[in-house]
Amino acid sequence: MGPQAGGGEQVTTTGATAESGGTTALVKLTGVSKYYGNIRALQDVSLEVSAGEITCVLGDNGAGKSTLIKIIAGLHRHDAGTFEIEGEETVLANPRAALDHGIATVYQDLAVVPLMPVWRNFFLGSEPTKGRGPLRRLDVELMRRTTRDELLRMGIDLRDVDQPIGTLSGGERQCVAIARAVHFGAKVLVLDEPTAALGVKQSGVVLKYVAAARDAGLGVVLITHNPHHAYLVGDRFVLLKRGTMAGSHTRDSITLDELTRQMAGGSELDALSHELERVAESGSGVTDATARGAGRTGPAGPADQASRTTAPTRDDTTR
Ligand SMILES: Nc1ncnc2c1ncn2[C@@H]1O[C@H](COP(=O)(O)OP(=O)(O)OP(=O)(O)O)[C@@H](O)[C@H]1O
Repeated sequence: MGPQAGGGEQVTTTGATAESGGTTALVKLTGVSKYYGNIRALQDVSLEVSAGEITCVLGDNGAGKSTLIKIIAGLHRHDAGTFEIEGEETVLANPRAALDHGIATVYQDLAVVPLMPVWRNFFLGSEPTKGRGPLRRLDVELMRRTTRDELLRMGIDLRDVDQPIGTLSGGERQCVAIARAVHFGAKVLVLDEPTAALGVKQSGVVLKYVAAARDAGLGVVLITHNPHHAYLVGDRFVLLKRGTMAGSHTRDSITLDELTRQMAGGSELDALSHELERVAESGSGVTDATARGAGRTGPAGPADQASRTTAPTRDDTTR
């Protein structure tokens, strides 16, 4: 069910077609749809990300965020619409093809080997060697040194790159994954809810490195359900709802309050709130306290979760 069909919700697009300094987008999706059998996971979704920019994709559960990531990462093919990489229409055959185009995806579970040292995980699958023939062996010193240097370059000062990566905090592991993608030459970094499992402080740290990747010239696609986190670092915002686009905005065309409101369901939430107030007034089965509580804050959902997150303002942690 599209936004129009779903209770009169309007798709809002503000400033979203603005050219980013006249440069070609690194990744551009136009009118992309994806079906799983007869389940429509995405319909007519468009977004772009350019070098030195963060495009945030916001959506509640089932909105289609993972499906969108899988298309950009080469795991799934889109059924309709176009996918351009640096202006060339492309169909990615597999995740390797995405990597070859400079698209690196950091998934929530990170796919690390917990008992291996940080440096070993940093180079997993791309280990440098030294020596020839029977004397060929892993260049451990180079890996240790490079890992330490690359992390420092991103401003990450780990006590010891020899410690098992499983002993790092969730936030530190995300930071290592971001630094790794930057080191291996990613042009586009796709981050799958990097702050979802983190507390306020660690989320701030991770967002700082997301901004560092943007400042290093990468195009970043940040998937999140938290508008506060998105607004701290985002340049563009694409809102997904049940597989369709509920909004597309540039940073200068939307406030945090409006983004939060749209993410929470906007007019749907207002309508529900009024309905609950009416039920409370007529005293039919809902206690006054319940109705007043629901009327005040709306049902538990992303806005509710977000309102409990008091992240610092963008100016505090980034740029
Ligand atoms: N492999 C699949 N087969 C069938 N339906 C699927 C498949 N993957 C996703 N879907 C459906 O497609 C829709 C979008 O799912 P998707 O996982 O992309 O959403 P999401 O925004 O990532 O949600 P969440 O935040 O809960 O992970 C949902 O209705 C989901 O049930």
